[in-house]
Amino acid sequence: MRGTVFVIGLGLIGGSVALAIKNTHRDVRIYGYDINDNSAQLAKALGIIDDICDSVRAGAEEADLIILGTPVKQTVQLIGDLSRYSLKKNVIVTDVGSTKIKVTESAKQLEKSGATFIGGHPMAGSHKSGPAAAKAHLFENAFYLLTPTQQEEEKKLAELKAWLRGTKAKFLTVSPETHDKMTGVISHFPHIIAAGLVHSAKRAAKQNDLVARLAAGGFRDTTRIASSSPEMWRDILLHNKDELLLLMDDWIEQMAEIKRHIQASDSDSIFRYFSSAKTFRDELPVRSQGAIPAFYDLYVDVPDYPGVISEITGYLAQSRISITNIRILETREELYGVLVISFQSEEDRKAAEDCLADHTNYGVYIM
Ligand SMILES: NC(=O)C1=CN([C@@H]2O[C@H](COP(=O)(O)OP(=O)(O)OC[C@H]3O[C@@H](n4cnc5c(N)ncnc54)[C@H](O)[C@@H]3O)[C@@H](O)[C@H]2O)C=CC1
Ligand SMILES: O=C(O)C(=O)Cc1ccc(O)cc1
Repeated sequence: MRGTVFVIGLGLIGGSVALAIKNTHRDVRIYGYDINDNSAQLAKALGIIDDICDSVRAGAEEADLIILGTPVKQTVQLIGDLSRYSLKKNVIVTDVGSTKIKVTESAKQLEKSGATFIGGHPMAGSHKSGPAAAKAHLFENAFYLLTPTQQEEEKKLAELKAWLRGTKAKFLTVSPETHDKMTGVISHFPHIIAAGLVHSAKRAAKQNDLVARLAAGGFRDTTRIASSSPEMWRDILLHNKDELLLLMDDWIEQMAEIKRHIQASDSDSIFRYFSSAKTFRDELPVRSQGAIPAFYDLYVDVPDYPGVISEITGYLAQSRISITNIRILETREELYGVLVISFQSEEDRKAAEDCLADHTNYGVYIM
């Protein structure tokens, strides 16, 4: 591809898309703008962008592709700004936001300027934010939803996919309505429930300080997404309000039903509640990335002596296996501890399992 790319909002997602574009289109210049000057400077220092633009207008009017990497509320405001500038006639404008109805509605303002807006949502990420967390391969094998709203955009859609080829994501085209409905149930709503579970534990912890210590293992993993950015999720919830209210009604009904079964000690119905959830969940694809990324965790039983972590990471480093996270489960405080090591992919986890089996006699297992 030829031309100039302008990324507005140089955080985790905007930065990762910029890196993926740079990897495939080496001659293209990528300019960036971020309201937080430190983030813009860091993005340049990390090679995410070639140069910083002083204003949105300066970058937007020169660009062939504009990527809005901002939180959804700001994305809507920025689209309003873009509609007042003299954009290039053939420019494609896209975003990375987690909601699509309100964003694509606001993008109608861009039509009169001749720009083509195609909404986008790379469905992978993490609870981290900022340019330092950006990675070129963040979206590999993840779904990347695109929401063109007009038939005649076919050529432009192909062009956008060509720009984004380096993400190695799987592109799917859906309507903004379908997008918000699907992501409502599999991504937005789980964030509400995860926060709700944490609130329950917080209340219980006030009564008994053992609760927080016991929550270190499975509970912490189950509620990982409750550590995501509160600002980002507030804005996502407000954008997808109607769908989320429906899902909440459904949830309340479901809770009332299981409550009735427990009250009646109806063991068959309680069994069926878990069993049908298990059947559906066990059939979900495990290898492809969904909206909430799979964990590739390896559990290692290790003796509790100083230096054990560096011993293990040393073996993995020798075998050139990258880890994304490492922590000790704090539920066992005797002679042995459990080290949980997270990897980027199933391949890395398998390689680590083999590597540790070769070098140590520690118990290694996958949950
Ligand atoms: N975090 C995640 O896992 C995922 C997030 N998304 C979506 O991606 C978007 C960005 O999220 P992240 O990259 O995670 O957030 P982030 O906080 O890492 O990055 C957002 C960046 O936008 C900048 N920004 C905010 N307002 C701005 C403005 N008016 N002008 C210029 N820059 C501005 C911030 O300073 C920040 O650097 C959001 O719309 C979110 O819904 C989509 C997929 C996954
Ligand atoms: O951290 C997680 O597990 C996520 O949920 C990542 C995520 C956040 C927002 C999205 O729109 C898509 C994926």
